[in-house]
Amino acid sequence: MRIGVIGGGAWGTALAQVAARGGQPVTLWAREPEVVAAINDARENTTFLKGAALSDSIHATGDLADLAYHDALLVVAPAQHVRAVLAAAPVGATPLVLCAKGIEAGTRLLVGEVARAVAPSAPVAVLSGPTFAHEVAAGKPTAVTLACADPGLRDRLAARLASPAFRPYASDDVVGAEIGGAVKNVLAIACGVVEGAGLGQNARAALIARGFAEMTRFGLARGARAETLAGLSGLGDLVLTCSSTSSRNFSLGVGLGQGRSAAELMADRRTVAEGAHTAPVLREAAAAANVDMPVVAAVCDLLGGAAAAAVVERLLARPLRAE
Ligand SMILES: NC(=O)c1ccc[n+]([C@@H]2O[C@H](COP(=O)([O-])OP(=O)(O)OC[C@H]3O[C@@H](n4cnc5c(N)ncnc54)[C@H](O)[C@@H]3O)[C@@H](O)[C@H]2O)c1
Ligand SMILES: O=P(O)(O)OC[C@H](O)CO
Repeated sequence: MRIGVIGGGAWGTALAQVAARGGQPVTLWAREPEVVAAINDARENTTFLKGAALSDSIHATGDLADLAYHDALLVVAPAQHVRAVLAAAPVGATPLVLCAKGIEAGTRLLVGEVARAVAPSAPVAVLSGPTFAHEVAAGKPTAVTLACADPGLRDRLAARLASPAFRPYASDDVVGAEIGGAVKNVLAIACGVVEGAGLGQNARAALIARGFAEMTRFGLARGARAETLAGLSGLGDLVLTCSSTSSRNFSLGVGLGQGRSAAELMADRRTVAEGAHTAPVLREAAAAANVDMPVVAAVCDLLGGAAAAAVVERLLARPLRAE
């Protein structure tokens, strides 16, 4: 299976390294000429994944046309850019493995729904789970959900990407795998706020559990299965991202909790904190589905400039209710 990767950020680069195992050729499209040059000349993505030595069998390109005639394309552009990049790529009926975590602003579509709109002939799969790119690139043990409605395609992709350190678990719940990854980014911002404001470990654990309840309510309303949300792509990723400053979303929340503004924290950054883009559209989607998501609403308020103390006070003052 000849693999192409769309997106030369940290995760696209780490996944190219996974796919290049054993010297298999991989084409990696990156938007930035300096990323293409650094990978081809120095075998390192010094912009987005500094310190990871990359396989000689990864060929980086700045030309999307070079992704033609591949057997599967891993789509690893940030969620808000997937539509534009896919529209310009030679997709046709090539299977797409969606690896971005988010919901498209304006349309409220999951990335898989965007892919189906742009490339209706392409079968889709979703790869998602607790996966810090730098750990995957370093060959540390990692497990992911690989969801696809077609079991034959899913098994071929799993066999192609699996290694002793990278273990895909099969699912047919594409929507569930996507919702976990999109929602956990927003909840990670909330957990970062708890850290930044010094609210303690009890509060963080409470947020993870109550955030997971929100993820589950929203997921079930959108047709996801509860066991998918409780798996690697949901709860697994939620726990990872809510626990570490390696997470860009968690780190953004830490800054907000310390009283800095979202605008200041997001200015000039080249890396993506997907939760900041997903939060407002998730709040809209939850309202449209009549799903209560108070933690997500609180994150929206914080991103909009509300003071952390006031937002926390409002959350805690909600009427008591059954768990
Ligand atoms: N980094 C991780 O550990 C990790 C792990 C799993 C999933 N993801 C997901 O992968 C996706 C990509 O994140 P990343 O961490 O690789 O990115 P990154 O933060 O390392 O890099 C930013 C990326 O955004 C791209 N970009 C910026 N503006 C763009 C535009 N106008 N059009 C197209 N692309 C543009 C850049 O080219 C670059 O590839 C996100 O949805 C993220 O949630 C990341
Ligand atoms: O750095 P984050 O917050 O985008 O998280 C990266 C991955 O999604 C973790 O699974």
